[in-house]
Amino acid sequence: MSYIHIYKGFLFECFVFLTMGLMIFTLLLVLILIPLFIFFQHKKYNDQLPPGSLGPPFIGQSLSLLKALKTDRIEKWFQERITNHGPVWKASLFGYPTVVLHGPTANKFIYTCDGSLLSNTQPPSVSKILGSKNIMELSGNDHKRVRVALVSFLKPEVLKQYVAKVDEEIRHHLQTNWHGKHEALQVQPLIKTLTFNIICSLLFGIERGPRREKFLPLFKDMMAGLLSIPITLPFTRYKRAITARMKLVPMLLHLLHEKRDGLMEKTQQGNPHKDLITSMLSIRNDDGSTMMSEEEIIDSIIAVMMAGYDTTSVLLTFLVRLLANDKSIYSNIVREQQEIATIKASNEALRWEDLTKMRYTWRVATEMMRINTPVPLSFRRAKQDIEYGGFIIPKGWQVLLSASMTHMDHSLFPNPTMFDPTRFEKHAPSPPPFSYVAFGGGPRMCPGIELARMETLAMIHRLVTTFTWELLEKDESFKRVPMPEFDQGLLVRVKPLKQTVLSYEA
Ligand code: HEM
Repeated sequence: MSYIHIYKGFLFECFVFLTMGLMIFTLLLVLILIPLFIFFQHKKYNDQLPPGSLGPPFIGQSLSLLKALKTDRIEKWFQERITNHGPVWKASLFGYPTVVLHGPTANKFIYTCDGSLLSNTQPPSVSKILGSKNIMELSGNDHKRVRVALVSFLKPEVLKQYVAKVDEEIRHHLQTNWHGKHEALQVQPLIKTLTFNIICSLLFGIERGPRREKFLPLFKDMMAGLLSIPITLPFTRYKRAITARMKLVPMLLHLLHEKRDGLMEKTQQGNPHKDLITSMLSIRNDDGSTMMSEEEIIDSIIAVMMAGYDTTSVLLTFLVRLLANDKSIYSNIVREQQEIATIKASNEALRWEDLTKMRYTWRVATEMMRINTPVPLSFRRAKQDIEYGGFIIPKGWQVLLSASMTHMDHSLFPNPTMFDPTRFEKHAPSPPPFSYVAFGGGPRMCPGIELARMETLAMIHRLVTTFTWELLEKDESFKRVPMPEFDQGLLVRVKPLKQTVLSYEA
C-alpha cells in the first residue's frame, strides 16, 4: 500500500469523523433549540396558545397521524383529541407546530380567510415536484388570475361539449380492459389509468397513442414522490419524482409551443376551448399579451393532473365496491341508468342532459365522499398572529382542518357511519354551510367538481348497463398513504350483460 493510499484513507476517515460530528452537533442543536423555541412561544403568548402537546421535537404526532391514516382510523384519532382538548388544539405535524380546528365555523374561517392571514403554501418538497408557479402555491391576484383561466375551461357551459368525448374514452377503456376478461381484474389501477387518459385527452388535448403512453409513467413517478419522504438520494421515490419532472417539463413545453403555433395559424377560426392548454394560451390582457406565463401554464397543468387523477379514481373505486356489496343501492342505480339507456340508440353517446337525470347516482357518490372523503386533510399557514376562538395561532404555524372529521360529526350528520344517500335529497334537512366539504369551500374550492361529476356519472352509467361484477375478496382492506390504496387493487370478476352497448363511433 502506497503512502498516497494511506493519506487518502486518513483524509476519508477525517471526512467521516467531521461529517458525523456535524450531524450530532446539528441534532443536539435541534433538540435544545426546539424546546427553547416552544418555551419562549408559550411565554410570548402568555399561555394563549390552544391546549394540547407539541410532542417530541420534530416528529411530534406525525407518526401517530400517519398510522391512523394508514389504518383508516383518522376520525377516531381526531375525536380522541377533540374529546380531550375541545375543537381548537395544538400538535406538531410534519415538522411544523400546528393548530387543528374542527367544525363548520372553523371550516368557513379556514376556507374563506383572507390570503393575507392564511396562505396555502405547500412544503418546499411538494412545490419542487409541482413547480413553484402552480395554482395551489399562488396567492392573491396571481391565484385569482390563474384560477379564472382554469375555471373558464372547467365551467359547465364549456365542459358540456365534452361529454361525448369522455364517454368515448370510457367505452374504449371498458372494451379494451374489462370486456371478455375471464381473469380477476384490479379495479383501482384500471380506473386510475382511465382518469389519467380522460385528463390527458380533455385538458391537454393529448389523444390515444405513443405520446400519451410516454406521459403516464412520468406522472405516476411524480405522484408517488409527492407522498414520499423528501430525500434526494439516488433510487429514492422522491429523487425519481424530481427526475420525472425534469423529463416532463420539456415535453409539456413542446406541446405548449405546438398549440401556440396552431393558435397563431388559426387565430380567426380556432376554438379557444379546444383543451385547457389552448384555453390558457388564449386568455389575454387588455394589451393583447397572454395572461399566463409559460411557467404558470406548465406548473398549473401538472398540478391539475395531480389533483384530478387520484381523487376521482378513489371515488369510482369505492363506488364499484359499494355496488357489489349493497343490492338495494345497486338496483336503484341500475333502474335510473336503464331508464336513460332505453331512450337512446345502442351506440349513441351520452349527453349533458343525460347526466342531469342521474340525480340518485350523484347522491350516492356524494354520500360516498362524505364517508370516504378523497381529500381528508387541508393545510394552511398563518402569515401573521391570528386570534381564533379565544386563542392565538402564531405566525408561521400550520393550520389544519379535517374534512372527514367534520363529515363524521353526529350533530351535523345524524348516525354518521350509516351510508344513507337520502341525506342529500332535495327536501332533506340540510346541515349548516361548510359541513359538507368534500370539495373544500371558498375561493380555493375544487374547480374540478363538474369534471369529476361528469367522469363519475358516465363511468357508472357504462358499468351498470354493460356488466355485472362480484368482489373476489369480500373484505379487501385498504391503506391511506394518504390516498386510499386497496391491498390488491380491489379484485373483481366481471360478466358482460350484452355485447353491443360499448360500440361507439371511432
Ligand atoms: C372526486 C374528485 C375530487 C375531489 C373530492 C376534490 C377535492 C378537492 C378539494 C377538497 C380541494 C381543496 C383543497 C383545499 O382547499 O385545501 C381541491 C382543490 C383543487 N382541485 Fe379538486 N377534487 C376532485 C377532482 C378534481 C379534478 C377532476 C380536478 C381537475 C380538473 C381538480 C382540480 C383541483 C385544483 C386545481 C384544486 C386547487 C384549487 C385552488 O387552489 O384554487 N380536482 N379539490
